[in-house]
Parts: sequence; structure tokens; C-alpha cells
Amino acid sequence: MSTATAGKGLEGIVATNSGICWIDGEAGILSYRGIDIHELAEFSNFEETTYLLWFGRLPSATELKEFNAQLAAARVLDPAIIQLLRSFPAGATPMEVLRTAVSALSLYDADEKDNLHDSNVRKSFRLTSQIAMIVANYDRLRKGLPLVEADKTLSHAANFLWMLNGEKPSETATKTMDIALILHADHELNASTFAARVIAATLSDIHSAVTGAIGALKGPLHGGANEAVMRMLQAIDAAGADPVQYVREMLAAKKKVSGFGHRVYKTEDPRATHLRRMSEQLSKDSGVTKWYDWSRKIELFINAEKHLNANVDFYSASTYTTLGIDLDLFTPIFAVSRIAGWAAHVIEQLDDNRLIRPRAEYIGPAYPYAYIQMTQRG
Ligand SMILES: CC(=O)SCCNC(=O)CCNC(=O)[C@H](O)C(C)(C)COP(=O)(O)OP(=O)(O)OC[C@H]1O[C@@H](n2cnc3c(N)ncnc32)[C@H](O)[C@@H]1OP(=O)(O)O
Ligand SMILES: O=C([O-])CC(=O)C(=O)O
Repeated sequence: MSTATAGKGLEGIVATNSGICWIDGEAGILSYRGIDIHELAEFSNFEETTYLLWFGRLPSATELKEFNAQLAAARVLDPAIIQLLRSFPAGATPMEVLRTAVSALSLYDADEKDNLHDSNVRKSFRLTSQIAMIVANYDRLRKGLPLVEADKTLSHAANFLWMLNGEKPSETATKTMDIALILHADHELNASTFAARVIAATLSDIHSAVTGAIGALKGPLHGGANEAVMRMLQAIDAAGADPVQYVREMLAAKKKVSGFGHRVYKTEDPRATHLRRMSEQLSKDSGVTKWYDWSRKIELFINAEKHLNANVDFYSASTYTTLGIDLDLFTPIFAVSRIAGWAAHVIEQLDDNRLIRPRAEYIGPAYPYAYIQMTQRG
């Protein structure tokens, strides 16, 4: 077999076949199983979208009802996981906690240790419900607040907000969270999903694949960018700076501005369109307009100056902040949604598996390079 050298960062390399997500980066189109993200954001909900990702088509009314019931029934965490959450040192970040707790979930998952399709679907239900619960529970534990029991009558988005805040969420908050979860649910071979597929392809288990994916999502070049956007907006606020001037100086110092640029999209990220709209509406409704206003000014400046567009992470920062959510929960919330895509990809990988093992172009010292005895080294 011949080998070809991929560009740095595997840019433009098609690494697998997948029937889950189609993106046209030139035209700014994102679709799950062929259905445009704009239609899903307008008409679907997170549960239905997850069904679509896992089973390849939209459910009937009865199938959706059963799916919702199965997801709600999976809102159970072993007491040992709660104990684990209580045991973390003060200052453990929610992403570190999520990564560690998801790894531990496999120890308490009574399902088959096999990698059969149906076992992994059952585990995916549990992982989807449990990730949301871990994020909500840990936030309350670190704040010294009592834990809130899952409400199995609520939707996934509403139950997450309920367990996080201990009060029934408004319709607006639930709808906003639900749309955000739809928008973040999958994105083809992004870094965390690729990591999940590489792990799954060794015939390791789905918990390992999702743990690795969470580790990849955490980085500021990927999902961690939403937190970094808010940290930047807060730094602007603390400095009493002009947002455009602040960002101009970042560019002059050759720093990257989080929430801009994308490996695949050459136009606006279609998800940013929705998040911008939601951020603007929430800011008007709440009367706290500065985060949206500053974001918009920064966006227009970066568009003009660098021809870079906002990605999914840019307006999720001001959206979640206006919903009253702490900034270090933004990336965990990304995971609350992206588990839908990770699970779909792990299952798809295993349905037609082959080990993922590319080659590296060697650029080290030329072979054979002599071994020098210790006594003869300088
Ligand atoms: C959910 C997600 O993962 S969405 C992405 C979230 N990440 C971010 O928002 C972090 C900021 N953005 C970035 O770092 C990048 O745009 C990435 C990682 C998303 C994509 O990276 P790549 O495709 O590898 O592009 P790369 O980093 O090589 O950038 C290409 C050029 O655009 C510039 N550029 C890209 N993004 C930015 C940015 N956000 N701010 C300033 N300049 C940027 C680079 O400096 C580089 O310029 P140069 O050619 O003059 O050196
Ligand atoms: O596709 C990517 O590279 C990153 C991204 O937008 C996502 O994972 O949602």
C-alpha cells in the first residue's frame, strides 16, 4: 500500500465514511442525517435530534415518546459517583470533574461488557442522562447547595436546568437550552469525535471513548473556546476597556481571538446565526445588553479586519451568561449535548470497524543513528 503525506493537522483529509453529519464549509451548510440544522433548530428538540443521530431517521410519535421515557428513566447516578464528586479537591474544574466522573461511570454500569450495538445504545442513553446530571450535581456541590432530584417528567433541557438551579426553568430558558443542545449535538469529524472514534476502533469501550472525547473537547482550540470567549469579555469589563480596541491589541500581539475561525467553515458557522439571535433576544429581555453588544462589535471588527467569522462558541458565551450560567460550565454544557454525536459515531464506527492507525512522516535523525555508550557521551 502506498502512503501519502497529509497536511499539518490533517487539514482536508477524509479519514472515514460516515452517514451521520454532512457539512459544506464553503456554503455554510450543516446537516444531521441530511436534515438542515436550521430546520432542526426551528422544529426539533434535543431528544428527537438525538434519536435522528442514533437511529438515522426521525422517529414516529410513539417512538419519540418511548425514547423520551428511556432517556428520563436513565436519570440515575450510582451513590458512588456522587461520593466521587464530593471527594474532588476545591478548585477542581467542572471539565476535569466531568472527564474523571465519566470514566468512573463504567465501573458502576451493570450492562454487558461487550461492544455489541444494542449494549452501546443502552449505554448511550445512560451516558446522555448521566453527563447532564454530573454537570448539574457538581456545580451544586461545589457551591454547598443541596442536590436536586431528577424530574423524569421534564425534557432533557428542562431537567438539566432544574437540577442545576433548583427551580423550574422558564419557557425561554428551556427553549434556549434545547436549541443550544440541538446545535452542538454533532459536527462530523471534529477533534473530540475523531478521538472517540480512534479509541472505539481499538475495541475499547464506549466510556473510554467518551472520556477521551471530553479530554479533547476541553481544549481552548475546540470546545473550551466558549469559556475563553467569556473570560475575554470579562477581562474587557474588568479593564474598563473598549472591546474593539482590546481585540485590536490581541491581534497586534498575534493572539487568537476565541470564538472565531474554523477548520471547515469558510463562511459563517450556521450555528452561530442561531446563537447570535438568541443572545440578542435574551439580552433585550433581560435588560443586560453589554455582553451581546460587545460581542457584536467584536464580531464586526474581526470580520472586517481578519475576514474571520464567529463559530459556535462565540455567541454561546453571552447566551449562557445571560441565562445566569457560570462560565466554567459552558464547555461541560457542550459535552451535555455532544454526547449525542459521540455516541452515534462510536456506534457507527463499531458497526463496521477497522483499527484507525495512520502513519507519520519521519523527520528525526537519519537511520541508522549510532547508539553512543554512556561513558562516551559529552
Ligand atoms: C467547537 C469548535 O471547536 S469551533 C472552534 C473553537 N476554537 C476557537 O474559537 C479558537 C480560535 N480559533 C482558532 O484557533 C482556529 O480558527 C481554529 C483552531 C478553530 C481552526 O484552526 P486552523 O484551521 O488550524 O487555522 P489556523 O489556526 O492555522 O489559522 C489560519 C490563520 O488564521 C488565523 N486565525 C485563525 N483563527 C483565528 C482567531 N480566532 N483569531 C485570530 N487569528 C486567527 C491564524 O492566526 C492563521 O493566520 P496566519 O496564516 O497569518 O498564521
Ligand atoms: O468541527 C470542528 O472542527 C469543531 C466544531 O465546530 C465542533 O466540534 O462543533
